[in-house]
Amino acid sequence: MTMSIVSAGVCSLASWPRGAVSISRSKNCKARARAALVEARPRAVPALRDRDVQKVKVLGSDRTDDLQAEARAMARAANASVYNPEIIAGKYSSRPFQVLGRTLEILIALGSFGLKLFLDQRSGALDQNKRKRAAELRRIFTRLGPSFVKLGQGLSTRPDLCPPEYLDELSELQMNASSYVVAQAKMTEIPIVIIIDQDALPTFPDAQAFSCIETELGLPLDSIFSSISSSPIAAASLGQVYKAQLKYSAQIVAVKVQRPGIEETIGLDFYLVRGLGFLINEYVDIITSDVVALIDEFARRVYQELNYVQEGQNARRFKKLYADKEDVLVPDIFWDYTSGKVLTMDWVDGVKLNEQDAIERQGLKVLDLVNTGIQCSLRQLLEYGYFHADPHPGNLLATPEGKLAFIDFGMMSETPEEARFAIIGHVVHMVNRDYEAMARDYYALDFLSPDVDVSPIVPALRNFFDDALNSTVSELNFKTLVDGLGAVLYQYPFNGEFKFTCDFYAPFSCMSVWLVNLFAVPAYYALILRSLTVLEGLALYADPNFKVLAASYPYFAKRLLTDPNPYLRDALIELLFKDGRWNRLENLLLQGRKDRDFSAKDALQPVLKLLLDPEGEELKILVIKESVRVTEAVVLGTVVDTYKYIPDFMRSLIFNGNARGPLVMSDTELEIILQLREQVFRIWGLLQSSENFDPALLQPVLQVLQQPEARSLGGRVIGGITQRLAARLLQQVLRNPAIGSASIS
Ligand SMILES: Nc1ncnc2c1ncn2[C@@H]1O[C@H](COP(=O)(O)OP(=O)(O)OP(=O)(O)O)[C@@H](O)[C@H]1O
Repeated sequence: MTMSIVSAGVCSLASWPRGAVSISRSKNCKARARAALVEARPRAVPALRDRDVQKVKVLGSDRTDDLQAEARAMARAANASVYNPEIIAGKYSSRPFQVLGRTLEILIALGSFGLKLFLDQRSGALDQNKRKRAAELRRIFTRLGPSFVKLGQGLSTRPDLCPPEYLDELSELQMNASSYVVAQAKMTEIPIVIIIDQDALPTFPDAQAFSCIETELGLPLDSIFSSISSSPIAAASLGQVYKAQLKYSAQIVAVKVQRPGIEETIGLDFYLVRGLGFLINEYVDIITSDVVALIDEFARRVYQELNYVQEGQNARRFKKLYADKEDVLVPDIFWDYTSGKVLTMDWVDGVKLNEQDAIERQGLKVLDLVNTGIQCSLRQLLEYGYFHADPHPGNLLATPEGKLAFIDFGMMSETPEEARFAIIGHVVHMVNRDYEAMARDYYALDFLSPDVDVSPIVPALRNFFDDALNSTVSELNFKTLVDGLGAVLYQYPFNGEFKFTCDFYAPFSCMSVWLVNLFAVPAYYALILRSLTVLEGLALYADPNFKVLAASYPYFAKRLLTDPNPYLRDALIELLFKDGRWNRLENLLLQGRKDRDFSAKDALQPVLKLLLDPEGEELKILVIKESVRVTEAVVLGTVVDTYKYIPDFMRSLIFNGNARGPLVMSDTELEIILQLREQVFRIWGLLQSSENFDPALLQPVLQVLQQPEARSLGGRVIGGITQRLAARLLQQVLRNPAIGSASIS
């Protein structure tokens, strides 16, 4: 049986790392990339057995079949490698020449880079050459192969560890992994245009890839696909991706095939780096944490990425949690064509999010897509805590229907529950400018162990945020905030002695800072920052005035107003009852309403419920005091209004000759009262105009106001009267919302 192998041009391909040849940018190559179909006969493998055909036909028909197919894929990946440093050490300790050869290769590459940094430092050109050196480091990582590309990709997600120039360059390692496909049309012919990049990651021979698919799946290629592109449409650090059409259903799929022998290369590199880690642990005193443990953690993650069934499962979990929104797309996995080294999934027709002109040409708005990305990221990071840890623009596609598609689920991360709430709390404390609380948050965020004194951080936070927060939080640039916070945290662990050490190692200071800080900031936090900075970067490209914090605030507001979690409920109480409360409530409501999942019915419920709880004693007092204050404002405001309509001659009669006004109070005091009244009316209006709003929501306030203790808390108007007035006003509102609304506004 023959199958069409669609040629994208046979440019010089080579396996990696040894003898690797990058595909060069040439007219010839581009021309050939547009080549037509080529008929090809795949390697002979045993014909499909009946059982297999059956298996393929039912694929995806229902959930049970899907689970069974997934189980079969897991069985195929049963012997996928797991990181085991002891086994690796055992293997390489008996191969001294191989170890020596690779050591020299790495030492020469990194040593010459270090030397250049040292010379830059001596000649005072360190800053001036930063960009150039960053590009060099990227090229060195690319040349050194997959483990170093992974390392570079990892570092590019750590704004807390790398200077911006290095972040920019190293993130190219992600873009290179995915920079080929530009267009495709009728699938039966799979026309592909390839753009080739000099710095792109090298590919490995297609014959090897196709043979890997057949061996891994135990099926001949032509029984799986009716056609497959003859060259990869993208080369990535660990594998390369083909576009194909499934034979049984004619669906278009992306097939990711792992680089042959990759475990071998990666294993040796980790063996060497781990050896270096031992030396650091032993001889470098300034680094007190366990570097070997850190390397092991990183290696474990990379090995996990080598198991494509795991990646498929990540995609499935991600889809279940987040693709419930119609503007988010996650490809389905074809479990019958997936194994540890082969991953088959829905082909996503789309344009990468950084190709903004192409997006606009499709009639889509980049900012809409970025906004979808921000909302989805917030849900990932702060709701379920399961997030895509590699959301670079190459992994985010805009589909022609305007959906935002996520691909590449190799690297996922989780935010622990406490940290999720702590992050929201941190934002509240920032809005409140409560620097002591912000500093204390670093315990909950797991930046610092509880025995560390945080008081030295407080002045640093104050210094930075008092300046930065001159504008409102929503106007702040997220990157400014992250950089500022990063700077504060950089300073913190350094005492005088430490600073000296860093200066001494100035050319390598980046490295020492990386290592020191690695232990201070949990990786998921840096990844969170990364994902939002990536989206902000994309948005700023489309609109220099875009503010990611402003776009995120509705989500925070919604969560604060509606989430029953005690931590968030307390954060809301703190936010509302710290000065400026009505402003804040109005703002929260205004913002929360912008979130598409906001329900007015749920707003304030957690706080109001607490009023009926014996634990809510403290809150009750605050609420009574506030109700009394508001009632006074309404009553006194009405008196002032009435006064305006009373003819002059009657005023002196009614108000005992007081021509200045009906109340004995200063103009400023009066203005504050009137402002409060206006604000409360506005808030009421906001609530009332929200869909699903039910005034019965305020019942707990009424109950509290009717309690006898409430009387003793009367305000300016004789003890107890305002409390009764407040209760009556509220009662009227609750009994008849329409009348209530009329009377209050
Ligand atoms: N489902 C898909 N539909 C269309 N294109 C895809 C799909 N999956 C992958 N690709 C293409 O292949 C490229 C590489 O895929 P992917 O990012 O999953 O590989 P990777 O090995 O995880 O890369 P990395 O080096 O970033 O780890 C993507 O950038 C994209 O261009």
